[in-house]
Amino acid sequence: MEVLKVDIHHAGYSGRQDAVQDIHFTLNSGKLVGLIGPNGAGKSTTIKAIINLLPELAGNILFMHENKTCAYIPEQPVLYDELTLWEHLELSAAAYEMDREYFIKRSEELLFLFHLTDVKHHFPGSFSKGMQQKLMVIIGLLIQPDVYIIDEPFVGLDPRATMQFINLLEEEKTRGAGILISTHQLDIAERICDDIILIANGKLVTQGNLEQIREQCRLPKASLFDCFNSILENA
Ligand SMILES: Nc1ncnc2c1ncn2[C@@H]1O[C@H](COP(=O)(O)OP(=O)(O)OP(=O)(O)O)[C@@H](O)[C@H]1O
Repeated sequence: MEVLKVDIHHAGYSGRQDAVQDIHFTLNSGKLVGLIGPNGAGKSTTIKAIINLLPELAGNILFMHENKTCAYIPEQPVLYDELTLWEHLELSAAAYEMDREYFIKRSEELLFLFHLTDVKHHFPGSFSKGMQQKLMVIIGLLIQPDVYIIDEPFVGLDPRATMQFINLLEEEKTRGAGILISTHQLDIAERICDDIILIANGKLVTQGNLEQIREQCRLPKASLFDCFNSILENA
């Protein structure tokens, strides 16, 4: 079942309206799609276009069903200095009208899994970058939305937190969430993505599952890393 349909003719910034062009894809329930591409390719711009954060957008972004929830986990943590970790979670729970008992159960579980229980009443301003990133991830996972849009989530996460996050994303897929993730971690993308979208120079270069991308490169057993470099060399 389609949960998100992206049809971007062009999108960008004032003075740079066409930072990305002709990006068309759909995201299905229970699927994880990876957005990959070199630095400056247009991954974050595509994500910002989807969540309506850009001054310039020609095209259509369609969340397929009314009342569906969406969580955006940005590349840079966005946190309030005057709220503790726990108060951040309470704020999100209130915004999404979560059941109080379920909120407490899910929050405690997530804090335990990400090793943040001991600092739940601390202010995130005193956290390391990785701890702040974990808090952003927890806020997204807390509300269990229908659609996740996640910009470069693995940078700053330690291997243990990365593994927990991957496991929780698998659970969310099984629950039926559609997940879009931009990342440079091609080894992780290869492991977790059902489909991959490669963007270069603001344009969609290829999309498909790893098998299809390997076929396109004529590299039958290659890693996503090797396919990525091969496609970009020949583009
Ligand atoms: N605020 C902005 N104003 C003008 N141009 C911008 C702005 N942000 C990004 N761009 C331009 O848009 C293009 C795409 O940038 P974007 O941040 O989407 O790339 P990316 O694929 O996410 O890169 P990275 O992997 O380095 O994060 C680049 O040419 C960049 O210079």
